[in-house]
Amino acid sequence: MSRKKTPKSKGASAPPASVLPAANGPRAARPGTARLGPPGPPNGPPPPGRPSLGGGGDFYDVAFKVMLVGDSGVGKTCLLVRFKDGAFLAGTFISTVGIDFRNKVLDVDGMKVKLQIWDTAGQERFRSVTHAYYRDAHALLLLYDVTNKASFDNIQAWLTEIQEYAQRDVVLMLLGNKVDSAQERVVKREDGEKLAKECGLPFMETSAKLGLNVDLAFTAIAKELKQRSTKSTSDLHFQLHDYVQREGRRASCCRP
Ligand SMILES: Nc1nc2c(ncn2[C@@H]2O[C@H](COP(=O)(O)OP(=O)(O)OP(=O)(O)O)[C@@H](O)[C@H]2O)c(=O)[nH]1
Ligand SMILES: [Mg+2]
Repeated sequence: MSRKKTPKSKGASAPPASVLPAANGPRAARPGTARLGPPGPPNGPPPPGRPSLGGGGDFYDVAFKVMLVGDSGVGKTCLLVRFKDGAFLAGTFISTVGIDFRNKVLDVDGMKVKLQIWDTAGQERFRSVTHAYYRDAHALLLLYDVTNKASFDNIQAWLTEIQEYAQRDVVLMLLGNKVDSAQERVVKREDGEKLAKECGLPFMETSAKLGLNVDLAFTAIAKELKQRSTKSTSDLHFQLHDYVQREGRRASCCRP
């Protein structure tokens, strides 16, 4: 976590144009054209171990790093773009190369919480790049694709990796994405809930395409991190579970 207040400047919260995708533009302009590990270019993500959450001129009270992880194609980049820009990247799937990031400042109960969200490549060949960034993450969103059983089966392997590389107290949430694809669904909601319960994780189903539960997932993380930074009670994890269960929406189109 870091704390900082810098003067608000118009449009300053947006990353440089060179790393911004056109909201509905061609897929070639999407984020994820990342650097193959540290050190990155001046506008790219800072190398691990040298956080630069103060960059960009955002106005905020407290800042955290959130990482998106999961198999290639589960929808990490789309989830981030939906959250950041409110758009869906339809069309040809362009896999993220290495790692990329976006910032977004949320108002959490009157406090400006800046999330620096790292979008990792799910492909195996970039795994060593991703490993280097785990240790700086305050929270991880672990995704699988409800239309892809293998991505669900691989969650255990991702958890092992997280255990090995992430901080012990990292905030972790499991997300089953693409629930809009009801016809193609192969992982039932109950299966996701069961796995999450076994692992003690908060769980939600999402759709980057429809925007279902996307803001909620990031808001829940921001609330948890903010609470942890301002309080020292031990039952905060339970509160995150409660919040997610209470607020999570089920789309009528998306029932298994
Ligand atoms: N139907 C549907 N398709 C989605 C959703 N989210 C992502 N997709 C599609 O799934 C494909 C992969 O999405 P990405 O966000 O690029 O996947 P990723 O997890 O970032 O993949 P890597 O960068 O390779 O790790 C794209 O074709 C998206 O359009 C969703 O919520 N619903
Ligand atoms: Mg991606």
